[in-house]
Amino acid sequence: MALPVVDTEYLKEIEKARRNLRALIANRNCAPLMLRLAWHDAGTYDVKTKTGGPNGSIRHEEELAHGANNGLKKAIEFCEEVKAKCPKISYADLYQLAGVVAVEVTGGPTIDFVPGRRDSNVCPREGRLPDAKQGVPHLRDIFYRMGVSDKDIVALSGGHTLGRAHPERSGFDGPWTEDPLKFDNSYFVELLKGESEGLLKLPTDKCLLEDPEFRRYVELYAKNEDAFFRDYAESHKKLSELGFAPS
Ligand SMILES: C=CC1=C(C)/C(=C/c2[nH]c(Cc3[nH]c(Cc4[nH]c(OC(C)(C)C)c(C)c4C=C)c(C)c3CCC(=O)O)c(CCC(=O)O)c2C)NC1=O
Ligand SMILES: [Fe+3]
Repeated sequence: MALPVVDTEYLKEIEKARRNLRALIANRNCAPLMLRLAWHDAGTYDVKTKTGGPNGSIRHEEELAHGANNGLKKAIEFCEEVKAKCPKISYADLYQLAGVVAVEVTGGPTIDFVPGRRDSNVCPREGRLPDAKQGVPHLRDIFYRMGVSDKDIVALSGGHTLGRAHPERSGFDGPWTEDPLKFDNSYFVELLKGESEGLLKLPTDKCLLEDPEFRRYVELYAKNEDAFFRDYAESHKKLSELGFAPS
C-alpha cells in the first residue's frame, strides 16, 4: 500500500480525526479498549525482519482472530466510524492516533504524534504479543524482538492504569487500579502494595517486581508520577513508530 503523502491536506485530516476520536472516546467510554487496539497493532513488530508493527494489519479477520486480540473487533468498528468521516487517513495512523487520544483524554501525558504510516495487508503469525501467563524471560524475548528496552517494558506496562481484563476475552478478570478511566501512576503504587481485594495482577505484571532491573523502574514510577509520564510518553511514541521512519 502506498505511503500517505503528508501534505497540508493530510495534516488537516489528522486533526479532524483527532477531534472525532476525542468525541467517540468520550461518548463510548472506550479509552482503555482503544489504547489496547493501538498496542496490539504496533506490538507485532519484529526489529530483525522489519515485519509487523503499526501498519493497520490488525483490521483483517486473520489477525483479529488471534487469541490475544479477543474483544478488539469492537474497537475496529468504532474506528470505522471515524474512517468514514476521514477517508484519507491510513488505518495505521488512525489506530495509533486513537491510542494517543485515549491517553490524553484520561489525564495522561501528551504524546507527540507523527503521521504517515503505511497500511499493510500482510498479517503476522500469531504469537508475537506477550503471553500474560509467563514471566521475565518471556517478556524480554517479546519486547526485545520489538526493539525496545527494559525501561520501555516497565513504562508501557503502566498502561494498565486504564481498563480491565474480561473473563470472556482473556480469562482474567478485573481492573488493575481503583479508577480504570484515570491515567496515572496508580498501577505501580498498587504493584508495590501487593494483593488488594478486587484488583488484578497478571503474572507479567507481578514479574516486574522479581527482576532488579524492572523493579527499580516500578519503584521510581510509584514515587514519581512526573517521571512515569515522561518515560511513558517516550515509550508510547517509540512503540507507535516501530518500523516507521517519520519523514
Ligand atoms: C507487558 C505485557 C502485557 C501483557 C501480557 C498484557 C496483557 C493484557 N492486557 C490486557 C488489557 C489491556 N492492556 C492494555 C494496555 C497494554 N497492553 C500491553 O500489552 C501488549 C499489547 C504488548 C500485550 C501494553 C504494552 C499496554 C500498554 C499500554 C489496556 C489499556 C488494557 C485494558 C483494555 C480494556 O479495558 O478492555 C489484558 C486483558 C484483556 C481482556 O480480558 O480484556 C491482557 C491479558 N498487557 C501488557 O502490558
Ligand atoms: Fe495489556
